[in-house]
Amino acid sequence: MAQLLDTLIIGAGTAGLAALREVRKRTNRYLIVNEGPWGTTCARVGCMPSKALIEAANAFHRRHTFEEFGLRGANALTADLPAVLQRVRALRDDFVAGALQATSELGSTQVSGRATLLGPRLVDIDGTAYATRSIIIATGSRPRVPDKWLAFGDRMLTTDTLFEQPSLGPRIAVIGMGPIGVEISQALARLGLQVAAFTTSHTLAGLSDPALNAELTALLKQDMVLHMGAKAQLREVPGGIEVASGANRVVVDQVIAAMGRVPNMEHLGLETLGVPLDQRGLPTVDPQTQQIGDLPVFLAGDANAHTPLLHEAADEGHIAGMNALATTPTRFRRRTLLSIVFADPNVAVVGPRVADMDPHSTVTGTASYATQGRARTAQRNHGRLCVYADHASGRLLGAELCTPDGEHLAHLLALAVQQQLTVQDLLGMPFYHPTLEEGLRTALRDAARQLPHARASDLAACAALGVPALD
Ligand SMILES: Cc1cc2nc3c(=O)[nH]c(=O)nc-3n(C[C@H](O)[C@H](O)[C@H](O)COP(=O)(O)OP(=O)(O)OC[C@H]3O[C@@H](n4cnc5c(N)ncnc54)[C@H](O)[C@@H]3O)c2cc1C
Ligand SMILES: NC(=O)c1ccc[n+]([C@@H]2O[C@H](COP(=O)([O-])OP(=O)(O)OC[C@H]3O[C@@H](n4cnc5c(N)ncnc54)[C@H](O)[C@@H]3O)[C@@H](O)[C@H]2O)c1
Repeated sequence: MAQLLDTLIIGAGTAGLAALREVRKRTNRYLIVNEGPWGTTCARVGCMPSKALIEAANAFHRRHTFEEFGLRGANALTADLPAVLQRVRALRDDFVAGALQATSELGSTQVSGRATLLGPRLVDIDGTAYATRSIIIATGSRPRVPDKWLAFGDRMLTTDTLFEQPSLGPRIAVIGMGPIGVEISQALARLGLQVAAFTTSHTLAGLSDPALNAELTALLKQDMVLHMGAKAQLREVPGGIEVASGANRVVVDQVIAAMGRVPNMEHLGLETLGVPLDQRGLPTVDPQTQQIGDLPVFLAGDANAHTPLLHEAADEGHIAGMNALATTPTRFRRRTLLSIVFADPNVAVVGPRVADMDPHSTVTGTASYATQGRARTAQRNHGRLCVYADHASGRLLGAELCTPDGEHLAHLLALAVQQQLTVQDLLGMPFYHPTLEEGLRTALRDAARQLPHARASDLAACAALGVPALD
């Protein structure tokens, strides 16, 4: 058995590397182990290649507005799919190289291999046992694909394999319309593929506001065939794979499974920790400390299935890295929830979902972007923004939106929610003209009209100067 370690990090993704940064500040008696390729899910097969694909798709899609702008010749443009995918891989390689720098000079403190827990202070890596004072588990997640669908071989794609394809289609089915399904199906449709999308859910991209869902559904149907509310079934037929969902049938060349992601937990030996595991095989993890019970074991990132987003994985890695080496774990207040889906228009949820708010004490302010001035000048006038405020205090509780440049509006709204600002506070801020932010002001004014004690004017009232002649 090797020397006693202070901590052993399992998984070199975003969460594991964030933990590593904290650990290296505190000790050199650590080990980081990773199974499979290094370079992080985000850079290799996640956030970055998907966004590179989306940018190409939306650049090409803009040609549909050219005639309206008075710009001629758009019909001559074509999408060279192999070249588009080649660019995605080239950019991806750059991002992966960046991620690899984090571990490039670690020497013997980094190993490749599969880690399995033998107990709360003992880890096996491919036959070698390591004793350690603490363990950080950051093993990430992988795409969920029903076992029997694997029989379709290389025609059954996930985001792990999609970006490696030399070309695609022409007929594609996307199963599942959460964030991944919505982003990928719209991008591929806009690049000229025939896309049919299926989802058991009645909501899209994580939205819970029914009005917004209806608008996003209608917008996505302009790009693709979309069937919602029934399970997709696959079978081999002459000429391709038939996807059936309720009464709907379509035959395609390839299927992309975007049906959610499963935490990488099997074979990890969590049962050796002696704590209860839920149906998914996951222990309870404290989101303020990332600790499992009172064990010296911490679980961070997608692996704990709390909030599988990049910035949350990074935060959880930092928390786990600090706490794994502390005598008493520090409890951290977590940031306001923020999720952005890079559809066009962007989709975002800020704070708790409206479906989880009390309808009796919540006021909704809304604004359509169909008529919004700046959006009209850009031929991007689609979507809607909803803000939710507490009726009694006027405090902004959250927002759901589907608007042009919604990624930026969502950050502004997250800032306001985290700072506990009221609708009136926000209306006291400057709104430049003409901007997409003016749509946010419209939604805030709509909310203000429904609040008790709303002022007649947006301008903040001046505090008294204490000079009778001037006050
Ligand atoms: C297509 C796609 C698009 C996305 N887009 C966005 C986005 O736009 N914005 C956003 O916020 N999030 C996005 N995400 C989510 C984001 O990528 C993840 O939340 C984040 O990458 C999770 O990081 P992680 O460190 O938990 O896991 P990972 O980066 O997956 O790292 C886990 C590592 O652990 C290794 N491992 C597993 N088991 C073992 C073991 N037993 N022993 C040793 N090593 C092991 C794995 O091989 C892997 O290298 C996207 C995800 C996908 C798939
Ligand atoms: N932009 C972003 O922030 C971003 C982008 C991509 C992924 N992510 C993260 O990755 C996670 C996983 O995303 P996801 O979209 O794969 O999962 P998801 O769980 O959000 O959505 C999966 C969808 O698949 C549907 N589904 C499941 N089985 C089905 C079947 N047999 N037939 C038809 N539909 C079926 C479900 O109804 C669900 O709507 C997200 O929770 C998110 O945190 C974030």
